[in-house]
Amino acid sequence: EHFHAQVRTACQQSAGTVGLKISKVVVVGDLYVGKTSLINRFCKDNFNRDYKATIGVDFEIERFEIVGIPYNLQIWDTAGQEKFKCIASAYYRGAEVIITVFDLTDIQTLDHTKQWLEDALRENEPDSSFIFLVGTKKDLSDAVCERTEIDAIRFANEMQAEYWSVSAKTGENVNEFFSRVAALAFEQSMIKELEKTMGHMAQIGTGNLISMLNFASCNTQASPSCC
Ligand SMILES: Nc1nc2c(ncn2[C@@H]2O[C@H](COP(=O)(O)OP(=O)(O)OP(=O)(O)O)[C@@H](O)[C@H]2O)c(=O)[nH]1
Repeated sequence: EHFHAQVRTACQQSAGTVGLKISKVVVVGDLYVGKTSLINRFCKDNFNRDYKATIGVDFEIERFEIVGIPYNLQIWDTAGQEKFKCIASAYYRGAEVIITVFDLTDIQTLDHTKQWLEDALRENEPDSSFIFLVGTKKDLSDAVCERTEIDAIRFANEMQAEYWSVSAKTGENVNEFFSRVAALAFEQSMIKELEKTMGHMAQIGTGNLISMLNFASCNTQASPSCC
């Protein structure tokens, strides 16, 4: 309890110092894989069966409260169409989280995730972004080849990414997925801020800091407060 309270106070002081913390999340992947639908299910709790291509980029802000600290995710939805790629890639820089999306019913879109990820990583400092690999359209399970998921998990391991399968149509796993994204991004941003602003805590070492924050985030659900 005392330990948790100390971490909480340190985090609040740190958050107070830097003001409201915002993490940048970039969502990439082929056209039609369901990037916009995934974001809309999470931020607006709706689903549209009609396809409307994203032109360039779009973004949503989602507010969270973690260990009593207001925290925002800025979620960038990029266009999958080739002709918009150069516009979209201008927004990759500074991504704390990269979400690489493929369609579980179309293995080709999984093959293309490697390139999407390489393009996004190239614009960011090495090891500065969390990577997620997300298979969409889980509700169409009859059309999902078992091999696709096996390949996806293997690829995620290779890329040190976390793998999730979701359905924007039914909402399955969507809130759970974004809560995980928020918790990891928050933890990362707090570690950075604590390292910067609290010199004395650096003495206990980053490893200890990570376990303390793991403790904090395990004990507190990252819950979206509004859209
Ligand atoms: N059945 C099902 N259909 C989905 C799901 N997610 C998206 N779709 C459909 O897939 C199509 C493409 O979805 P979008 O979200 O527009 O795809 P996108 O990746 O944003 O496409 P671009 O903007 O062109 O890059 C739409 O017709 C959606 O209704 C899902 O979970 N299940």
